[in-house]
Amino acid sequence: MSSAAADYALGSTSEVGRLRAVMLHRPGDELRRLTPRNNDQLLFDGLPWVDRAQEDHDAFAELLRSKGVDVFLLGDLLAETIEHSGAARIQGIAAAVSARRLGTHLADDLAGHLRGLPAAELAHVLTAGMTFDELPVTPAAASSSLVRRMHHGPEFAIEPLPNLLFTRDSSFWIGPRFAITSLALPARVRETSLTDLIYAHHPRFTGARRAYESQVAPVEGGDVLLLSPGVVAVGVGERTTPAGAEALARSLFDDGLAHTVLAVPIEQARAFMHLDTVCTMVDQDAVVMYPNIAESMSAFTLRHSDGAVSVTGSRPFVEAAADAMEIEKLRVIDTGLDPITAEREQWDDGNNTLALSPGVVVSYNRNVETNKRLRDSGIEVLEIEGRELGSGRGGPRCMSCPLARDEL
Ligand SMILES: NC(=[NH2+])NCCC[C@H](N)C(=O)O
Repeated sequence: MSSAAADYALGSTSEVGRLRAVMLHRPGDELRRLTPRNNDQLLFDGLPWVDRAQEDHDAFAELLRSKGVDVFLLGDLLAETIEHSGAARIQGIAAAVSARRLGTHLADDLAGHLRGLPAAELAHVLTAGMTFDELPVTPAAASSSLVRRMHHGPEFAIEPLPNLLFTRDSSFWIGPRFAITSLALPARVRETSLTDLIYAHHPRFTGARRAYESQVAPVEGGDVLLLSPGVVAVGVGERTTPAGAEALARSLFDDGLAHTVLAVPIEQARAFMHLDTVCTMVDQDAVVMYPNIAESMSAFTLRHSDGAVSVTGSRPFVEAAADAMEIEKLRVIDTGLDPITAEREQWDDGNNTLALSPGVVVSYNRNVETNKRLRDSGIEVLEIEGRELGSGRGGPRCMSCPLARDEL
């Protein structure tokens, strides 16, 4: 980090360079907000047992630490940011307290209350949200707010953010810069207000510069794969839109952070919400890919030369990628699974690996067959328990935002 103690620089130019620092989010009370009535809208397929999810997540963090990775927790960074910066406090509150939902009277009241909270408590509210029952009791507000009278107690005055767990999506690093994404779905939009605060105001990130400032259209980090220095693949489907992919590409070109961007169409379906649910890199020249689509995956190639952007294709993804990466062949680990096992393990994030270095990946233990084939292909697979983490549909890659990787 920029601090004297760390011997690495912030940033990343690949998916597989040795991982030095990562941001995770330890799941907290925001998961306790999930009910059978709101879980669909909040993008969970079930109700995780939160204590166990925390245990599983602690073990994930511990595994990374044992491999020499510095682990930073989003909740801690957020509390420290608010502690450190009055401006961050104000911005965080402004993004969370909606006059559209609460009316100006109650919104002003609540914002005033939040301004006075200790940093850790405010960070908790910003992540776990707040129900009407939990609103501060001020005599004036209770008697004079129609909004308070008419909302049911368990409804949310501030929505919780259970998908913060998936730190991959709300920001990513490319080269020496960080990008704040632009999340597509209402349940997740506010997440970036928190990552934005952290990078803008936490002393650890002082001096770090932004990529992709415009944020005009949806781009989510789970769709962004750094195939090799200068070459980026962007999934386009349920989350990242064509406009988002094009805006990101042009911005990366303008900033000299990429010379080629591959836009990869993916099916607009829950199971494939991001490119990293079907394809992740496991080595400098190798990917693990959902076999049922490996053949058909294609890409448009956007290139930047002499100040102009050209779009060509589409053509098979693996060919377009190999050309852009200037390698003979992009190896696709042949998991050789029958279509049903493949579909089951894709759903359970078998293809969503997090590389710690070339040829060493973290994966959920339940994806027995995929992990076996990875090992047969010479990949070292470090397994974690995903029982209570998986119902949000995200694996080790989704749950991690690399802050620093060594250059290849
Ligand atoms: N990079 C990823 N694949 N992230 C998974 C995100 C899962 C989350 N529940 C969502 O639907 O948004």
